[in-house]
Amino acid sequence: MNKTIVLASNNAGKIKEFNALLSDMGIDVKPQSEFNVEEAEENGLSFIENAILKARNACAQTGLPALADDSGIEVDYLNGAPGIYSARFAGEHGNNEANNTLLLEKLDGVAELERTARFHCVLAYMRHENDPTPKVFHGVWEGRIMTSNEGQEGFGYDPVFYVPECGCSAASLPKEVKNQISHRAKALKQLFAAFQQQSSLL
Ligand SMILES: O=P(O)(O)OP(=O)(O)OP(=O)(O)OC[C@H]1O[C@@H](n2cnc3c(O)ncnc32)[C@H](O)[C@@H]1O
Ligand SMILES: [Mg+2]
Repeated sequence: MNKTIVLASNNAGKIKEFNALLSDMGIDVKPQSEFNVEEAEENGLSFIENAILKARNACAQTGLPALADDSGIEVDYLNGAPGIYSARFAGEHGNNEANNTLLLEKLDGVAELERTARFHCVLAYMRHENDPTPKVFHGVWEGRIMTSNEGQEGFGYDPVFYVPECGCSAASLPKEVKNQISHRAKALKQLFAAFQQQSSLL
């Protein structure tokens, strides 16, 4: 595959994970910052709508196919919050430390069994701005919210997300491990399978 795909994200943590995963698949992706793409307004009401808005915006501004990721964490005790508002849970967009502190505060004293949560990653791939059939893939990673921050790897909510299959926080996992089992890894595996089945997508 030698066609360039624009990665419609400005999140450095996501971009690193995409680069690791997609280069393994032989796909050449370039972040939208390389094309000076102006950020899309994320005013959808679901991960799916926001992912499509971001992909369409990047296609429109570059004339290239684009892949967008809209993701976040759903906490059962908070009736699904922060959900699609994960990046700005504590007010300021992308303030991971404040988001994690607020989440720990909101779950203060809540028993382990009630701390269940999951990461969602929705990927939208569009061949061009007017693509009538965006390809959408969804990966989920089940876990629960820790009682304090743990670990230095990853980004975002990783220090407060306990991964039962590993017995530690997502931020304690080596990146190669997170990139095998995460919500993003699961969605990307689906994308890759679709590319293999349908070469006209690229
Ligand atoms: O929209 P782009 O430019 O891609 O960047 P963003 O940070 O605004 O991304 P989202 O709108 O998709 O918001 C997702 C938020 O969910 C969190 N998140 C998503 N995936 C995560 C992961 O793998 N580990 C930890 N936190 C994650 C993180 O805080 C993100 O800021
Ligand atoms: Mg965003």
